[in-house]
Amino acid sequence: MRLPLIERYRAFLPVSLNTPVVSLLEGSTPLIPLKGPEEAKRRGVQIYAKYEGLNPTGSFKDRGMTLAVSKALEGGAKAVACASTGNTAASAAAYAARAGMTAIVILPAGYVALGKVAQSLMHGARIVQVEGNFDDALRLTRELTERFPVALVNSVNPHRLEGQKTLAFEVVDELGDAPHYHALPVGNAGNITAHWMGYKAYFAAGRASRLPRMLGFQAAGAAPLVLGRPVEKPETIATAIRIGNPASWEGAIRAKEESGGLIEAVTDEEILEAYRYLAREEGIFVEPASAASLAGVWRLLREGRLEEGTRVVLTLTGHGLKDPATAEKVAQLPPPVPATLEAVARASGLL
Ligand SMILES: Cc1ncc(COP(=O)(O)O)c(/C=C/C(=O)C(=O)O)c1O
Repeated sequence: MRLPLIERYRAFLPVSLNTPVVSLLEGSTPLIPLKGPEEAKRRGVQIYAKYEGLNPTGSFKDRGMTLAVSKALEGGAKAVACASTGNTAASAAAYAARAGMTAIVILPAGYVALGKVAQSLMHGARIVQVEGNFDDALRLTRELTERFPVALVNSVNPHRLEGQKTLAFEVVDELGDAPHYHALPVGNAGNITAHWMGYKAYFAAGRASRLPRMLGFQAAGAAPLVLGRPVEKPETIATAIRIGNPASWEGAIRAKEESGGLIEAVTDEEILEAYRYLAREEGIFVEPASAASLAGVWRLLREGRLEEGTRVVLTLTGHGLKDPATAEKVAQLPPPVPATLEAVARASGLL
């Protein structure tokens, strides 16, 4: 029987018996051993994919949202608000609906993938599209929640990171220890901060014998943590991480430095190569931002920068169905054929 995430890890979370548990049975996602790529097999590196696209709203955001919305409800809030590149909005809208609360989502107009907008619309969120980017949206959301009685549920809310750290717990529970490396995409940097919190908490509790090196990857056109300064106009096909000034900047740097890891940039081309590989060779459909984790690990393998015989976990952060437009760009739909066996056999490549 699947447990609500809060029940599964209650001992490690800031909840009490007074905390209502708002849940869609999130978490407990599959940790899928990859077959490749070739470069990994040659070096005896086993890569595992933590498929967060199989959470209730299709991204890792549900881990943080179950806790943030439960705590907001405990605090008497009637409404929650967030700025979002799409997945935080979709998750806030779903959990607010679950809790009977109002969700207000502030989105950068024109830069949110279709699937995520559909979710926010259907869950009944109040959607505000601002003429600006995510960073403008986050600034306005902070001002809104300071001025009005609405709970902020972006990852600046510590409850979000507390919920998201459970991914590290699940990895250790499943592998029997922490991996040598853990790779993930980095946008607003809440997730890399939360992963590191989780590994340190489990290590301190004696549940893991080691800590992984954290490998964060940003899109080359939206890589403030790599450049060391905010990016005024972030640009990338991976719209989920099209963020120029991460709210958890310090947390990301701490995760990198304390773990002896790194934060590097990958190009949109490298992201799309990994995006196609995961779907076509491994059967795992993710949205482009998620593929940045494999793109980065693939480059480290090619450069011989990962130790032989190690275990690497990738956090594949969102399901590919979130962004159907990019899928259609990458894999063109062939035109219709006449309804005859001859035409179908030819179009199938059998004739
Ligand atoms: C699929 C996917 N992959 C990676 C990230 C980056 O995580 P953070 O580094 O913790 O920001 C996001 C983030 C999305 C939002 O920030 C939002 O939805 O507003 C994402 O949706």
